Amino acid sequence: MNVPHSIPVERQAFRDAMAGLAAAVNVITTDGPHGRAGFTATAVCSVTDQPPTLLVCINRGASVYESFTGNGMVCVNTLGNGQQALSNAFGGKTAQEERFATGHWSQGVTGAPILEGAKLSFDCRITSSTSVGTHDILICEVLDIRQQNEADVLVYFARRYHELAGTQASV
Ligand SMILES: NC(=O)C1=CN([C@@H]2O[C@H](COP(=O)(O)OP(=O)(O)OC[C@H]3O[C@@H](n4cnc5c(N)ncnc54)[C@H](O)[C@@H]3O)[C@@H](O)[C@H]2O)C=CC1
Ligand SMILES: Cc1cc2nc3c(=O)[nH]c(=O)nc-3n(C[C@H](O)[C@H](O)[C@H](O)COP(=O)(O)O)c2cc1C
Repeated sequence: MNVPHSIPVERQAFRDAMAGLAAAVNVITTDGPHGRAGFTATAVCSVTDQPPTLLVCINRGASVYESFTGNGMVCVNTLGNGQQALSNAFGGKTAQEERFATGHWSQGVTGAPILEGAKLSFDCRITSSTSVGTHDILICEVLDIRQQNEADVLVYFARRYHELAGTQASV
């Protein structure tokens, strides 16, 4: 059987294509012996509901990388309307103190910062990780969930933020 030659996909072509996927915007936080830290991530996905598990992709070159892998605990805070400033602050190049000053925080079972007013917060333990290219895929077991069913949703699509009305069935 003839297999057509594949043409290598350039990095920019991949990014341009990925800009066509809509994604929820999340501020991922951690705290513990390796310090409090947080970053913005759209590369977050449900893996399985038994046990309830998310994945989070983190660039190994990010300044926050050692804090996350060292602490082994994360909170995935999904943003709602009006929280673009948080996404920008946690999106890189700013000091951690400056990032956390843009929000109000509490702590749950893992000790990772929970964002007051987030649409959803998943308090998680990192159970394993896999390196792929520049990133690590963190496998995160969900230990607790906080949610505001009526809150609106912030979506990142075509390199900018969009707002969606967010009513959903309760779980
Ligand atoms: N998965 C990631 O690491 C992501 C990183 N970013 C960061 O935010 C910056 C701004 O992003 P955009 O305004 O969307 O413009 P962009 O043109 O840099 O990226 C377009 C899309 O490509 C994907 N992407 C970007 N950088 C990536 C990376 N290093 N690894 C895997 N996928 C990646 C994302 O889906 C992103 O929305 C990026 O340059 C990047 O530094 C943004 C989204 C995802
Ligand atoms: C909208 C948006 C989505 C992002 N998604 C991811 C992601 O899924 N994974 C990731 O490693 N970095 C992502 N980033 C980049 C990180 O937030 C950024 O690299 C991180 O804050 C670390 O930056 P620092 O090295 O300056 O601390 C995203 C940035 C933005 C603005």
